[in-house]
Amino acid sequence: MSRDDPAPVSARLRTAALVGNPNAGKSALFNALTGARQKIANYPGVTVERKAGRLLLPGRNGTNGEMIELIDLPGSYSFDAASPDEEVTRKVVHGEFAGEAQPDVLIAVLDAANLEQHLVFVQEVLELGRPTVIALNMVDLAERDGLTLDPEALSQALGVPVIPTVAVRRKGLAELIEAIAEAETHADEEAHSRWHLGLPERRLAAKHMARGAILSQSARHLMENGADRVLLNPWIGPVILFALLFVIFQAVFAWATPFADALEGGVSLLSSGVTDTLPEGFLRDAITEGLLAGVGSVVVFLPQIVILFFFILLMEATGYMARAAFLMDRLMAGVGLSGKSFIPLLSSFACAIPGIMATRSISDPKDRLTTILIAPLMTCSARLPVYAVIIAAFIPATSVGPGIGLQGLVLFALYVAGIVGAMVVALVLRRTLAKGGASGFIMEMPRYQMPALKDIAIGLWQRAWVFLRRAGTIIFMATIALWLLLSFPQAEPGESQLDASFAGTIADGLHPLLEPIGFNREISLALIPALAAREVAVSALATTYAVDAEDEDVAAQGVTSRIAAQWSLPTALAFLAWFVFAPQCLSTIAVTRRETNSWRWPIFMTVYLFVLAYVFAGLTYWSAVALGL
Ligand SMILES: Nc1nc2c(ncn2[C@@H]2O[C@H](COP(=O)(O)OP(=O)(O)OP(=O)(O)O)[C@@H](O)[C@H]2O)c(=O)[nH]1
Ligand SMILES: [Mg+2]
Repeated sequence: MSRDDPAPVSARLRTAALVGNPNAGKSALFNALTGARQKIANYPGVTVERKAGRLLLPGRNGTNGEMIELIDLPGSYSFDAASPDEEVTRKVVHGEFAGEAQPDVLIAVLDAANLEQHLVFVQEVLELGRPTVIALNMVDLAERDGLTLDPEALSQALGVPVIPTVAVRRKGLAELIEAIAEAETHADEEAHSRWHLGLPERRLAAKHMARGAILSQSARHLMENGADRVLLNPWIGPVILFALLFVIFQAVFAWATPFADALEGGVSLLSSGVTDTLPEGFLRDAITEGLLAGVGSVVVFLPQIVILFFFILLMEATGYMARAAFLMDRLMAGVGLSGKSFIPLLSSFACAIPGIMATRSISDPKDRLTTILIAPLMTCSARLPVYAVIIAAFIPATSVGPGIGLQGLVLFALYVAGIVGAMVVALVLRRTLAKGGASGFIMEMPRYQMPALKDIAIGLWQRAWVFLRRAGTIIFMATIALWLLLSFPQAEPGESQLDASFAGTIADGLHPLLEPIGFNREISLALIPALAAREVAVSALATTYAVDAEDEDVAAQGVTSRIAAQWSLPTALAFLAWFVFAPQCLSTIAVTRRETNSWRWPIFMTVYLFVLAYVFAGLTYWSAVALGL
């Protein structure tokens, strides 16, 4: 029913209004009480104007009582707040809403699972000194969280009736209606005069009242609450997240070394085995230079990939990842994105392809487009071998502080560079091509959980398998193709094989374009097959050096020592900067085409990323040269 229905001639209907924080369940209660279909949803700000319906109060001795008008108001955190929907609430409750009398009864709705937070605004409501009833809603969620509340104690503390309810299960409704019917007889202006506090005092009072209302809480709830208080703290939370990521990148280098060394030893043992058993010729070279030197140089990074994913899976399984998303939401809003972009961007650390596909959950089209366009800036696992090989070649494995290795620090900085780049690009896009404001986002925190080792093991195995399959297919094929181009035509005696080959000719064509940013001929060449997959940059360099090596000894040195010996530090740094930005991945471009349904955006993405890569590699190179590195 709407409030436009003719009211009985006798008088206007008396009114009761539902007030409370956003998402407390006011509309759900309104619907349950009036049978109306008010829109409800699990995020704040759903109700943005007043809605009215009718409610029949019980009379004395079971007779039909009075019909009243029930008003559902927008959620609000304070009467001082300024947003237009909160303004509606403030005016209605104060009786300043044009053409409307002040409500006779206020029904303050509280979320029992977030009692402390909701008790702040309730104090403001009680200060009004109006007849008030409190619906302690969502007691089911509080119980799920291991919390048993004492409505009586709360009622004592607040001086008004407190009725436990579960709006969505229609529990406690009869009691609530009863209390509404009797509210005016309880009205006691004296009792409310003690509430005249500032916000800090209200917060403190809310904390005490919330504590006092807890009958029992499971040890688990106590622990989780404490953990959240620290981990989600706006100041401490980000510091912990940052420190955690820092430790992870340290571990990627520190823990992987023995395994990587063992793998590398295995590859070179295989290589010398093949050299000893097979006769000199095409097949032997294809295996040693293409397969073992090339693909092998990528496979040795398996331990680092496994360690990185071990931590990611651990953060997901324990429930920490959702908290990280919550912390990031603020940062995302700062650049005009919502926290909904966080999960797609997070998946992009594994690979941009599932990340871009995950943007389907973002309803706002411009939000989604921006997220797609910046996803390739998240450091995908394919970049890890590229970063790692350069870091191993140029950054000494020294420590710059207790437990802080320089190599891990550089790796961390590269990941941060990608994130910062993405945030800046998002900021620019949201002000130009994909204009729009940030939308709010509330997510349920999953419970903390002890990770199941088996799940983590399965997850790790899947990750390792994806990596090895790439090595066996796309990386293998791109490397062998490059090896063929490098091996033919055969060099005349005295001529370098690289100079003589088709590949050398191609490299000479591209090199002038890349020379200004410090790239040598080998890099220019490696960038082409690396479009198939970023790791191919490593295998391509390894194969190029292996083919070009004058003798077996040099060939056996491995790509890291060849890079260390032949590149300057500015070149190496420029190469790293290039890979932070460059869209060296055809599959990402293809999936962007599919998800945006046009060529416009994938072309835009490719161009802007190449431009950024070129500019930043150049800036890095020239600054490094200027600094005399
Ligand atoms: N489990 C549970 N869920 C509830 C209960 N009451 C409401 N909800 C759910 O909580 C969410 C928010 O409810 P709403 O009624 O939209 O909240 P509101 O207070 O009207 O929110 P705004 O209009 O944004 O101020 C919805 O998903 C409801 O289904 C309850 O007692 N128990
Ligand atoms: Mg509502």
